[in-house]
Amino acid sequence: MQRKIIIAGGGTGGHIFPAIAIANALKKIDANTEILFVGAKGKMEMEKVPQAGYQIEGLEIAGFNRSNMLKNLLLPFKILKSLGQARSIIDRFQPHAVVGVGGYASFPMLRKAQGKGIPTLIQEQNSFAGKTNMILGKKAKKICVAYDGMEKFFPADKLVVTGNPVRGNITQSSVTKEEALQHFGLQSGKTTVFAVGGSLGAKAINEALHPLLPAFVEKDIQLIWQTGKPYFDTAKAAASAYSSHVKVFDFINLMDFAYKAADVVISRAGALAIAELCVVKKPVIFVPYPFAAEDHQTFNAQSLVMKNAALIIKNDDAAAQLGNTLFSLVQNKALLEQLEQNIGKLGNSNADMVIAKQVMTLIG
Ligand SMILES: CC(=O)N[C@H]1[C@@H](OP(=O)(O)OP(=O)(O)OC[C@H]2O[C@@H](n3ccc(=O)[nH]c3=O)[C@H](O)[C@@H]2O)O[C@H](CO)[C@@H](O)[C@@H]1O
Repeated sequence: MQRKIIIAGGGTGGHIFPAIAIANALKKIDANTEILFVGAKGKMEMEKVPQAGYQIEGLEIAGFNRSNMLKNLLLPFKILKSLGQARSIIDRFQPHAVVGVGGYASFPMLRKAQGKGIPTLIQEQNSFAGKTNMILGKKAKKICVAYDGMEKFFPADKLVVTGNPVRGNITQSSVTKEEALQHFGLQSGKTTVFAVGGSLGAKAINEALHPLLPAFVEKDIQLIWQTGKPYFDTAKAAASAYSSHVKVFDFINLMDFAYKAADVVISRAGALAIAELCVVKKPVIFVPYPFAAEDHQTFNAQSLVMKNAALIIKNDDAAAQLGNTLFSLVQNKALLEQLEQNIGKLGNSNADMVIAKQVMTLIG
């Protein structure tokens, strides 16, 4: 039997890349499986999913806009329209199961699938569940989670603790450090820092790094600086005088190369960033995004800090503390080794396959 599966959701890399990891694992189990992604028009998934070799359809759905209330007037119509679109996608594609990874498109797709009696599975990346996932969880068959204690949000009998699915090109990367450095136009044998602000970039990390650029050159330390789109032009202009040591990108497609090149990482504490850093075993300074729901990034980062597996700087302290913390860490071999060893113990490389098997079980 050819299995047909819809994977719905997106909005940020933290939803899209686990979705792609699950799709790849489903294909590994049975190459004949047909997979259709459903995302939200205009969002990052509409570009990243086709790049990964999968088909995607976009729904006309948006989230609640907190900064422009007028934009919310159309929201009820958009939700209704997207529910209609979801119904016609299901009628046309006839999926055997629908997987929700969170983000705008998850809700209409899973809601409609559940209404039609099609089995659904939710993959919740965070230690705090979003509201839509909690609603959808009531009728989902399985809920795959990465943290303990999720019965606060979901029916306990549906929970499976699988960990977050990390993409195979990160778990099975074969690139060498030299190749990775060369790819970024950097030199071997020099300490290299990779700064990454989650899939959208991080203002606080960018603003803290900006005045430190001369220090990178003085100390002969190289920097791969992922800025996100909004800060890219500013960063590019600022780095032009330091281009021997500082390489600026709005988004990194080859994350395995960036991780491999790095001796130290500065990162937001999104759930997937953490799962990946544990797999690639890199010493990291987290600067959690403080406005994520229930401040879950701080909670995520703290769980590693408590195990001496990472350092943390608060968002508001980044400008004042990032330079000192970073430059003293790169000189402290003992601490680097301790962080590397401890974070490495937390890595989980096969969550993608475990989740894919759960999806296949739903279909039978
Ligand atoms: C601001 C916010 O609300 N962020 C949330 C969002 O974050 P965000 O999308 O930033 O999340 P994560 O750190 O979890 O994942 C980022 C993903 O994008 C990839 N990547 C990132 C940068 C880049 O240049 N290239 C690239 O490929 C990473 O390898 C990773 O796979 O979803 C996560 C998972 O639900 C949540 O934990 C975060 O709190």
